[in-house]
Amino acid sequence: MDARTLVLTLALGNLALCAALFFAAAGTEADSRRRAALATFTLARQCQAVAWLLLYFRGAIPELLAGPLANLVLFAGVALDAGALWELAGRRHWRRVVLPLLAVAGAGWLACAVLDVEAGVRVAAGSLIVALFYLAGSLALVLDWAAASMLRRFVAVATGVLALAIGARGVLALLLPQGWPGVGPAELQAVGYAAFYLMMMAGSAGYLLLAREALAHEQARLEVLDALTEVPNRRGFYQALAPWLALARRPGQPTALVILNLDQFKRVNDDYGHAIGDKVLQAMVAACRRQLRDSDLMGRLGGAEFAIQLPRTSLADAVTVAERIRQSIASMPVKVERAVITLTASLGVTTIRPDDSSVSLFKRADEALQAAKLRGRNQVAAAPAAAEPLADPAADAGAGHVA
Ligand SMILES: Nc1nc2c(ncn2[C@@H]2O[C@H](COP(=O)(O)OP(=O)(O)OP(=O)(O)O)[C@@H](O)[C@H]2O)c(=O)[nH]1
Repeated sequence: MDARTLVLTLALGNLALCAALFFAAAGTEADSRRRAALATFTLARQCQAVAWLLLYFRGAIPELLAGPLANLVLFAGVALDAGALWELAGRRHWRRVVLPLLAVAGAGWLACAVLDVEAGVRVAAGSLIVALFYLAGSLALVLDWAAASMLRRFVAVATGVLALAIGARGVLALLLPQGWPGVGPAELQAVGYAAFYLMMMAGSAGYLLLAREALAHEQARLEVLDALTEVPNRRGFYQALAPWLALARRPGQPTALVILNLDQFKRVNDDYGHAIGDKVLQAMVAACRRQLRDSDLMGRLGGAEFAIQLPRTSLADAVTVAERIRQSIASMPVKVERAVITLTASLGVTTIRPDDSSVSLFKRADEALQAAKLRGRNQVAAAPAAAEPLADPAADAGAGHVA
């Protein structure tokens, strides 16, 4: 296939991808979120489609468009491809590095064009700029190699190898302008465009499959994580608790469970709005976690209700921890925007017994919590030992808010 046909193939291929991305993202709100996630990749395709079209019409349109402009747009498209890969790898600040690099590369290349340097030097410079951006994209996928999926490794290696091929073609065009026996300049040029073509095919398919893989990973994470407070949700907390329920059948230190409910949280939402209520919930979780050990686990059961698992902790020690948490919440006004919001919490405490199921365990902790609420809130109540009634807080002299 001659070089001009390959250039047309690159233009049409990128245009087809632009059309597919447009229709994939048009319509509903969910689609607009998907469009935002793919925005960088889409812009890369648009830039490359324009660049290859301009290059294809070289000779029929002014040289300023088909030469300098086409190359600058191509560099932008390739830099955006690299940015999309960094974004996918979770590095959202890629613009701070990639855009200044693009400006420098573009300025350097323009200087070559204005100074009318030798064609071989321009080809080599252009190829090396493209190769370096693709290598930067490949690097984004290589960073977490040990944990990377086979797909991610494939895209990283394919992008790296094709980047090297594009760079090598440019250097060879400079060092061996006449090629060597059997491989003339036209063949070398075709090899360069073929590498671009493979990059478009493997890179685009790879990127879209990687984006789908990342989405599936995020969905799996959110199945067990509360998106607002970033602690395990009810399902995640129950999953984490299961081994401790099993362990309770063996002799040894018990595991404690604390259930915490913010008092009259509805008022915060009613007085300040849901958005501020959300921020209060986040601040409250952060305050609680500061009172816990790394081995403890906090989860959100729903609304303003949380659970805390304290491994190897007796009932008395768990009550002490719960009381510390109660005090830290009560003494920590949350500053959100111009509001200063004071909150209290009620907590129910119990330990896992050998015959407990998750149902009986949470029922007991919840009964203790309800007892704390009934006593006027801002209290810690411990569930009684088996077959004992709930302790009377008034009888627990000196225990302050702890019952
Ligand atoms: N801001 C915000 N509010 C939530 C969220 N989830 C639930 N809520 C609200 O939290 C409140 C929970 O109220 P409850 O725990 O039932 O009752 P309460 O007002 O805290 O009163 P007591 O528990 O009896 O002290 C409700 O008003 C819910 O609408 C959330 O994710 N964000």
